[in-house]
Amino acid sequence: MFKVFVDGEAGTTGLQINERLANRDDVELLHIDPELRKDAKERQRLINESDVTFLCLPDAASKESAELCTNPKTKIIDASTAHRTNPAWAYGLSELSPEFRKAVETNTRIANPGCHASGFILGVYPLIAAGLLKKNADLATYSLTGYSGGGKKMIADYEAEGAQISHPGESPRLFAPRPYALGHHHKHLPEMMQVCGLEKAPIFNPVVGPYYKGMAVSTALFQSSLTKSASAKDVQEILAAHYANTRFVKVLPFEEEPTLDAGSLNPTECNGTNEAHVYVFGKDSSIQVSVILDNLGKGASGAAIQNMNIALGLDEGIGLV
Ligand SMILES: NC(=O)C1=CN([C@@H]2O[C@H](COP(=O)(O)OP(=O)(O)OC[C@H]3O[C@@H](n4cnc5c(N)ncnc54)[C@H](OP(=O)(O)O)[C@@H]3O)[C@@H](O)[C@H]2O)C=CC1
Ligand SMILES: CC(=O)N[C@@H](CCC(=O)OP(=O)(O)O)C(=O)O
Repeated sequence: MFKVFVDGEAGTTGLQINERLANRDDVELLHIDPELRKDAKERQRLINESDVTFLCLPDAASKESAELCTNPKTKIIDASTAHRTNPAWAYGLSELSPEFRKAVETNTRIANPGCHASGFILGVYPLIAAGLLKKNADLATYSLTGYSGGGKKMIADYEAEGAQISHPGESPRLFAPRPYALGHHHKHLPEMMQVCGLEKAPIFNPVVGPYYKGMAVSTALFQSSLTKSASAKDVQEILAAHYANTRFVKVLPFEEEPTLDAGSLNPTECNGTNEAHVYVFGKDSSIQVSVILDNLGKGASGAAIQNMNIALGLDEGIGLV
């Protein structure tokens, strides 16, 4: 029986991890008294009693919690941005390569990837690894996400009465999808660049929409960013070969005239699963890679559980669909 503590169990990500683990008979969940959830001493006790602690906290609190751990056997899986580019921590996207997987298997410190970053990296990393995409590529990426990505505060904002309802002649603040991070320094850019080995940050436009969860991360690949001329079909073949033996990353067949449901990409098609679907679109010299995932699944709690399973030497898919 593995003892598991979720630091931040009342938050959006923490709640989901707890829910996913509640029915497992190989896991004993350690719960904190809600009154003491910000008490460093009590958190320290539970962290050091656990085999695995998930940190589902703001960055500063995650750093503090990681420092409270003195038990050399406790494995920490951090859902926040705090340790994702720290070389002492494994980056928990094991599908990228055997080296990434090994790091999750062996390291007691695992950083769970950001949701937008997961979509971007899953599409871009294999193309760099294959030598097709230049490390100094000029990339432009937009990512459509549901509002749960913004945590409790954004969820409350979107779910406030009337916030999403539109009447003729009125424009409620949150009715239409909204591009954000317009200062071009989104918190996921450092991990996107470091993990892929990119020399330049992509121009990254996240867009939050008036729906709960699900995301589509789309990157434009210009021929000038490639080491040799390639078609969208060539790119699809590289990605399909890269992820052929993975459980949760599915590369869809290339279609010149995509026959998508309702004629468009559905950011919610992976909702409730730990899957990521990778699509490649394009005509003549234009190429677009789009990755769909549940921002609360493969983008957060699903990936966190998958990383725990791998780190404990279990089947990576236990408790996940
Ligand atoms: N939502 C998402 O899609 C994703 C979020 N993440 C990351 O996971 C982490 C948690 O995010 P999310 O679940 O959305 O956030 P929420 O805002 O939903 O929850 C955060 C929780 O942490 C608690 N908390 C805050 N400060 C402290 C502290 N000092 N000590 C102990 N507990 C504290 C909060 O308690 P209280 O409410 O009482 O303040 C709250 O319960 C963040 O780093 C976020 O960036 C990662 C992937 C996806
Ligand atoms: C809609 C929204 O605000 N989304 C968040 C990303 C949520 C997430 O996954 O980021 P972390 O894992 O790094 O917390 C954002 O863009 O900042």
